[in-house]
Order: sequence, then C-alpha cells, then structure tokens
Amino acid sequence: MSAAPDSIEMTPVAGPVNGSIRPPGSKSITNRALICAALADGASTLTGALESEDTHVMIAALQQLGIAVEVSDHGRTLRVAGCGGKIPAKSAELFIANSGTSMRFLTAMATIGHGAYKLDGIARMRERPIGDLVSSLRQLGVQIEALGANECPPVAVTASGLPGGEASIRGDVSSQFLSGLLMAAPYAQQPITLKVSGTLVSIPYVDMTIKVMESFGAAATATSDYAKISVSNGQQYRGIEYAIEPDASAASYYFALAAITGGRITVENLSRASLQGDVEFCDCLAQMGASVEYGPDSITVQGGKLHGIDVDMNGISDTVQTLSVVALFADGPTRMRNVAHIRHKETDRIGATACELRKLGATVDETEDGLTVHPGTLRGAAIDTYNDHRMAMSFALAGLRTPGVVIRNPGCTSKTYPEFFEDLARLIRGA
Ligand SMILES: O=C(O)C1=C[C@@H](OP(=O)(O)O)[C@@H](O)[C@H](O)C1
Ligand SMILES: C=C(OP(=O)(O)O)C(=O)O
Repeated sequence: MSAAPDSIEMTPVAGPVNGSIRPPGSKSITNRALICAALADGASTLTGALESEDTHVMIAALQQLGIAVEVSDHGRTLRVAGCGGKIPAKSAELFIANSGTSMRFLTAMATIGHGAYKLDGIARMRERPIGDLVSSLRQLGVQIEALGANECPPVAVTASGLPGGEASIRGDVSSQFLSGLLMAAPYAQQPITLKVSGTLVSIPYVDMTIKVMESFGAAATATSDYAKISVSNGQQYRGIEYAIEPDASAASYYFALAAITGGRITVENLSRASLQGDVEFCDCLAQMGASVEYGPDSITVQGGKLHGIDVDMNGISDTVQTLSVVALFADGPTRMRNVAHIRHKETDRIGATACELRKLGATVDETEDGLTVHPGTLRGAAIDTYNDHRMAMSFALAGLRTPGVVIRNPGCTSKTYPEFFEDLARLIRGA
C-alpha cells in the first residue's frame, strides 16, 4: 500500500490472508458506558475503550458538562467521576462532530440538568434526524427545540430536570432515540413509559443499552415486541470497573478479508455472547460459504467458495457496506434488505454504496430499503468515501483483490477506527 495525503492506493494480496487481531474497543459500548458512568454515584474505570473521534466528542462534551473524565493508556482506559445524577454545568455548547450516538444520548442526558445546553455538529449532523427524540422529550415535559431545518440539529435544551411520564417514540428511523431516553430515564422525576411507534430498527443496540444499564445497576423492562419499555425513576447507576469488548463492526472488515481471500482470520475477545449484534455478520458469511468457528473468547472465519445470499440486515446495518464488498466476490447476486434507515447515517449508505460498487464493475439494483449486488468483471477505480468511515474500510477490501482501487480521504476512518489502515497492513504482512 502506498500512502498519499488524500488517498491510498490498495495493493492486492498475493494469496489468502491468515492471522489474528484484536480490533479497538466498541464505539457503541464505550459511549453508553460513558453516559452511565457520568451519571453514576461514584467513580468508574472503563477499560478497553475506543479512542476515536466519536468517543473524543463524547468525552469532551461530558467534561464541558462538568464531569471529570481522565484518559490514560492511549485512550483505552477512562476514569469517570460520576455526578450522581446532578449535572454540574449550568450551560454548555457541545460540539458533537458527526457522532450519532453522542448527539442522541447527550440530548437526552442534558435534560436531567438545570441550565441551557446546545448541541451541534458538522454539516452532515445538521441533516441527520433528531426531531422524533425532541418530540418525545417534550411529551416528557422537557423544554427543547431542534433548531435546524427539518427538525435536525442544532438542539437547544432549557433543562430543569426530566419530569417523566408517558411518551411515544418513533422506532423506525434510529434506535439511538430510544437508547438515549432509556439511559436518562432512571434520573427522571417520575417513572417513564415509552411506547415505540413504527417497527423498531437496530434492535440489538436497544438490548445492548439495557444490558449496559443493568451493569451499572439500573433496570428497564421491555415487552417482547419492544412496543412498550418502562423505567422506574429513583434508580441510580453506581460507579464500577467495566471492561469494553472490541468493536464487532470493525471486526467485520477482518472477517470479510478472510472470506474474500480464502484465508483464516481470528478476531480475539469477541464471541457469540457479545453485547454487539454485529457479530451476526459472521452468519451472513457462513450462509455465503465461509466457515465460522465461535470460540469462548474468539471468532474465526475461514474463507471458501462464496455464493450470493438474500438477507435481512435490519439488526446489523453497520455491516451492509462490508457485505456489499464481499458480494463482489460471490458467484451470484446478493440482496440486502430492510435497511432503509441507513440512508440517514454518515451518508446515504444505500446510494453511496451502489454508486461506488458500479465504479468497480458490479451491477447494482437499488431499492428504497436496500440493494442487490450482481458481481461482474472487476476493475480498479477511485472510490469516493463520502466522509463515511465505513465506505473507506469496506471498499479498501475490494482493493486487496482487484488492482487499481484507490480510496479517497482514508482519514475519515478516524470517526471510529483511526488506525485501520495500519492494522490492516500489519495483519496482511503477518507482523
Ligand atoms: O446505538 C448505537 O450504538 C448505534 C445504533 C445504530 O444506529 P441506528 O439505531 O440509527 O440504526 C448504529 O448504526 C450505530 O453505528 C450505533
Ligand atoms: C452509523 C454510525 O454511527 P453514528 O450513528 O453513531 O454516527 C456508524 O458508526 O456506522
């Protein structure tokens, strides 16, 4: 691989890639643990945390809210002095860049405070939905406004505690609205009951929220169809030592690498029992013909001949781009369904993925809720990444099998995985 400031040309590998790797900490778990630790009674130590833009903006925002977060061990250990549900800062302007988790979780958390808080981000964040979360918080008695066009950020909260009660929350746009409300709910002045409208997307992330809350000592009760979720007030998170798993979405690039090169790659410290739904990406690879071994503390994928599949990826939508690239190397079409919500992420991920796959020689049918990839004769191309870390990481894989693939703006991986290209190169070298 030769590096240039604004692009990287990928070098195809000579044969199967074998090896083992521990990806950085889970973004989703790090940002949940930070919220719970920040509100807790007492200090928490989070180990194995992710050090990246999405966690930097979360940490910086908590510090601006008056919560001490001490960072050590190259960002992997975070010591958080919990505020016991009393947010110290009476005003703050929080810059959230393009971190959806931080924007949605901190909007809900800020309502527990007493003061004026404003949350804003980069231009794309001002296009990402938050109106449904704002409207639920209003139903719970909060004075809050989305100031951007189409009820997008910036968000202004004039908080005097979170009153609570009953609210409806839309589930079919982003599960992060619900997760944010749930994590704030133990600190409301009354119990909170949330009625989820529309079919809830990204359900594994809601399960993750409930499990992280439980680890910190607070409970949320959901009906089996997630139509209604209740949280009693008066519960308190307590400061704990909390170990964060490696990021399963980041692991998908390594599982895919094994699949498309016929290699054997082990991802350490992840298992079937992970809090992260994205480990199920391996089931897609297994359906395509790879073999997957789930160990007690690792997952290994061995590549094989790959077939096209038809798969509902609603619960594991951060891996749609990874699977789209794997699909280029299958012997038939792959259809990925039920992921209309990924049009609201770092970019419109259905449109962007379809466009870049076509540049590589694939035929792609795009539907409102997904895409079908028909593999074709592959050719090199300069890949636009739309400031979306997952475009860069996924399409880099295509360049390990096809000459002439250039990844533009590879630095965008810093959102969740700043060291991605270095880790990938090390794994390929066998170092
Ligand atoms: O709660 C979370 O940690 C996340 C939920 C998902 O978003 P949606 O619920 O918007 O699909 C996912 O795409 C995102 O990367 C992280
Ligand atoms: C969608 C993502 O992030 P977020 O919504 O947290 O910005 C992602 O990491 O793929």
